[in-house]
Amino acid sequence: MEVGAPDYLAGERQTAEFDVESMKVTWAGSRHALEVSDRMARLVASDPVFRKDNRVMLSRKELFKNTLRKAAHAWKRIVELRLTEEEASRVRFFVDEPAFTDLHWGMFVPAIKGQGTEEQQQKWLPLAYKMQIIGCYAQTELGHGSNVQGLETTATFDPKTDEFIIHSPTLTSSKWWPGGLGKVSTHAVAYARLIVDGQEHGVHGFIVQLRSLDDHMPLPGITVGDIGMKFGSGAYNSMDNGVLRFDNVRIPRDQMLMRVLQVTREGKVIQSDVPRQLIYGTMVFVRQTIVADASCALSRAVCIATRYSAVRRQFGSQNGGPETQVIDYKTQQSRLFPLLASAYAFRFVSEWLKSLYTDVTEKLQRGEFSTLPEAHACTAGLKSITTSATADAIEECRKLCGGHGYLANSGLPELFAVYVPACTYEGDNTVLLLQVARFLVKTVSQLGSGKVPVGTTAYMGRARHLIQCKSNVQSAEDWLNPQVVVEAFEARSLRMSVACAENLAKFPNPEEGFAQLAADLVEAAAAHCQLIVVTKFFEKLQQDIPGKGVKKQLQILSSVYALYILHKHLGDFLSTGSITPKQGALANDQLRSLYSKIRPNAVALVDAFNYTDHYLSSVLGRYDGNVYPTLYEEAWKDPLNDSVVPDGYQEYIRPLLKQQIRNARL
Ligand SMILES: CCCCCCCCCCCCCCCCCCCCCCCC(=O)SCCNC(=O)CCNC(=O)[C@H](O)C(C)(C)COP(=O)(O)OP(=O)(O)OC[C@H]1O[C@@H](n2cnc3c(N)ncnc32)[C@H](O)[C@@H]1OP(=O)(O)O
Ligand SMILES: Cc1cc2nc3c(=O)[nH]c(=O)nc-3n(C[C@H](O)[C@H](O)[C@H](O)COP(=O)(O)OP(=O)(O)OC[C@H]3O[C@@H](n4cnc5c(N)ncnc54)[C@H](O)[C@@H]3O)c2cc1C
Repeated sequence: MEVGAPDYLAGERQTAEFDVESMKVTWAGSRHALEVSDRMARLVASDPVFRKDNRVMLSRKELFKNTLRKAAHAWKRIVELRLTEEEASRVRFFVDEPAFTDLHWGMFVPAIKGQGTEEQQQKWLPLAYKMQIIGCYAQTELGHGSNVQGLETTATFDPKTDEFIIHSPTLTSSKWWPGGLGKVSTHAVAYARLIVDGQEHGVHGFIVQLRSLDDHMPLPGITVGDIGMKFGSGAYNSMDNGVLRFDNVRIPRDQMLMRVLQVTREGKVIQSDVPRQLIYGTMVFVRQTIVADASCALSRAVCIATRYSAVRRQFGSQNGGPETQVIDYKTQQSRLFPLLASAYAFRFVSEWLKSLYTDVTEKLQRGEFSTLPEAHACTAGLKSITTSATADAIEECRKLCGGHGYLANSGLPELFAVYVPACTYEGDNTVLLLQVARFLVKTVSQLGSGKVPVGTTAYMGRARHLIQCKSNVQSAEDWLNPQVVVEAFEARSLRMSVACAENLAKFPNPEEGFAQLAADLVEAAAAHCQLIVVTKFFEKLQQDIPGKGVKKQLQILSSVYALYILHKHLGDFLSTGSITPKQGALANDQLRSLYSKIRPNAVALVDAFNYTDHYLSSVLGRYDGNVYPTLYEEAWKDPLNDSVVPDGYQEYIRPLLKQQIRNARL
C-alpha cells in the first residue's frame, strides 16, 4: 500500500488478536522464505513487463507472444541477478502465468534426473539448465491419458543402426495435451511402448528432438502444433498445449531413459533393481508440488473474498447508519471461514508432504524402495482432495463476492479457469483416489498377517480398537481436543476401508469386485486423505510456533477445518457409528462458536498470506479495501467504452430502431 493512502480495512486490522508478521513467517515456512518471497514479489510487481491486468483482453496470439516475452525477460533477470533456484521459483510464482517453462523445469528436467542414467544426466542436464534446449513431457495421447499402460506410441529397437524408431501408429496415438509442446519445445521426453526383437517391454521415456535448434522448424517425421483454445479467457491459454505425431522418427539408442531398464547395443534387455514404477516418478514429484499450489490458489481466492466481505455491506441499517458488513452474516462465515481454515490446512500438509517426498527420494538414491507405495498413495490422494476442494472453493469465493465476483477484475473468474484443470492433469482425481483405495485395501488385507502398517496407515494397526471404539464426546468443548477428533476420523476411515475390504471379499474375481465397488472405494480413500490433513495440522501445532497469539489462531483454524469436514461428511461418521447424532450436533455447535472467534481476526489472517495487489490482481481483494472507486474507474477503461456510441451502431442498432413494423402486434 502507498504511504499515506487511506486504509478502508484499518478497523478490521485493529481487531486482530495475534501478531500478523509472525503469522507471515509461519505461513511462508521460515523468516528466510518470507524474506525471499517478499523480495521476489516486489521485483516482479515493479517490472512493467510483468503487467497482467490486460491479460483477459488479449487475443490468443497476443497473449501467447506476451507470455513468451515474460518468460524470456524472467530468464534474463534470473541470469543477470544470479538468482538461486528458490528465488527463481518465487519469480515464476509471482509472474503468475502458465508457460512452457513450467513443463521444462517442472517435468522435463525432473524426468531426466529421475529416469536417466548418470551418463544421460551429464549429457542432457547442462543443456537444459542453461535453456539451450527446451523440453516438455509428452505422455498423454488423444486416446489415452489416465491409462499410461495403454499408450500406443511405439519405440522399436533397430539393431542394425543402433537406433529406436519412434512411431505414432494410429490417430489416437497422437500425443495430445503436453504443455510447451505446441509451439516452443525443441525436445520432449516422449513415452512409448518399448519393442525389442518383436517383444514388448512396457512404456518408457525417450528423449526426442522435435525442432531444429537453428530455425525452430519441426524435424523430418515430426508433425507438431497447438491443440487450440481452452476454458476461459486468459487463464491457461498462455500455454501451448500441443499435438505431436511421429512418422518413423529415428533416435540414437542412448536417448532412451535407461535407469529402470537398459537396452544394450546387442539388443539385450536388462532390468535394473529399480522398480518399474520409477518411470512414474516425475508424476509423483509434480503431484507433491500441486498440493502446495492448492494452498496458494485457495488462499488467494479466500484473501479476495474475505477482504471484500468486510468491505461489502447489505441490509441492517439502524436509524440511517451503515448497513451490516456481509462478513458478519453467519451464513457468510460458515461458507468462508472453513475455506480460510482449509488454506492453512493445505499449506501445512504440503509442507509435510514435501518432507516425505524428500525423505523417500533420499531412500531411493540408497536403493531403498519400501516407502515408494506410501509416497505414491499420499501424493496421489492429497493431490486429489486438495485440488478438488480448491476448485470448488474458488467458485464459492466468487459467489461469496456476489455480482462483483463475476467481473473479470475481481480476479476470481480467471483464477478459476486457470486452476480447475488441476483436478484433471497429473492424474484425474477419481483415478488417483482409486490408486489410494488399492493401497488401503492391500493394507487392510495384510492386517492379519502380522505386517505392521506404518506411516500414514499406522492407525490401521489399532484396527481392533478403532473398529468398535465409541467417541466419549459429551460437550461441544470436547471437540476442541485433537485426540478426540483424530480418533473419530481414524475410526471413520478405518471402518470405511474395512467395509470395502469385506465387500470385496464377496466377489470371486477381485478386479470385478474393485470395479463394482469403485464409488465406495473412492469415498474410503478420501476419508483416509482427510484424516492425513487433519492429523498433519494438529502435528504442526506441536512445533514451537513463535509470535503473540499465532498458535492460538492456528488451533482455532485446525479445529474449524476438522469440524467442518466432519460436518460435511456427517453421514460417513454416523453410518460407520464413529460418532452419535448427538455428538454430530455438538460438533456443529462448536463450529459456530469457532466462527465467532475467527471473525475479528479474519482480515489479518488473510493479510498473513502476504500477497501483493499485483499478485492478487483483484479490485475486490485490494489491500486497502478501496473497492468502489476502483471498480468505477476500471469500468471506463474497458475498450467498449472507448467510444460513447459503439461500433456497429450504424449497421445493427440504428436500423432496428428505425424499422417500420407493419404486421407485428407490438
Ligand atoms: C512466465 C514465467 C517464467 C518464469 C521462468 C522461471 C523459471 C524457473 C521456474 C521453475 C518453475 C517450476 C514449476 C513447476 C511446476 C510444475 C507444473 C506442472 C503443471 C502440470 C502439467 C500437467 C502435466 C501432466 O498432466 S503429465 C501427465 C500425467 N498423467 C497422469 O497422471 C496419468 C495417470 N495415470 C497413472 O499414473 C497410471 O496409469 C495409474 C497409476 C493410474 C495406473 O498405472 P498402472 O496401470 O501401471 O498401475 P497399476 O496396475 O494400477 O499399479 C501397479 C502398481 O504400481 C503402483 N503405482 C502406480 N503408480 C505409481 C507411482 N506413481 N509411484 C509408485 N507406484 C505406483 C500401484 O500402486 C501398483 O502397486 P501394487 O503394489 O502392485 O498394487
Ligand atoms: C491443462 C492440461 C495440461 C496438461 N498437460 C499435460 C502435459 O504436459 N503432458 C502430458 O502428458 N499430459 C498433460 N495433460 C493430460 C492430463 O494428464 C490428462 O488429461 C489426465 O491424466 C487425465 O487423463 P484423460 O484426459 O485421459 O482422462 P480420462 O481418463 O479419459 O477421464 C475421463 C473420465 O473417465 C474417468 N475414468 C477414467 N479412468 C477411470 C477408471 N479406471 N475408473 C473410473 N473412472 C475412470 C475419469 O474419472 C474422468 O471422469 C494435461 C491436461 C490438461 C487438462
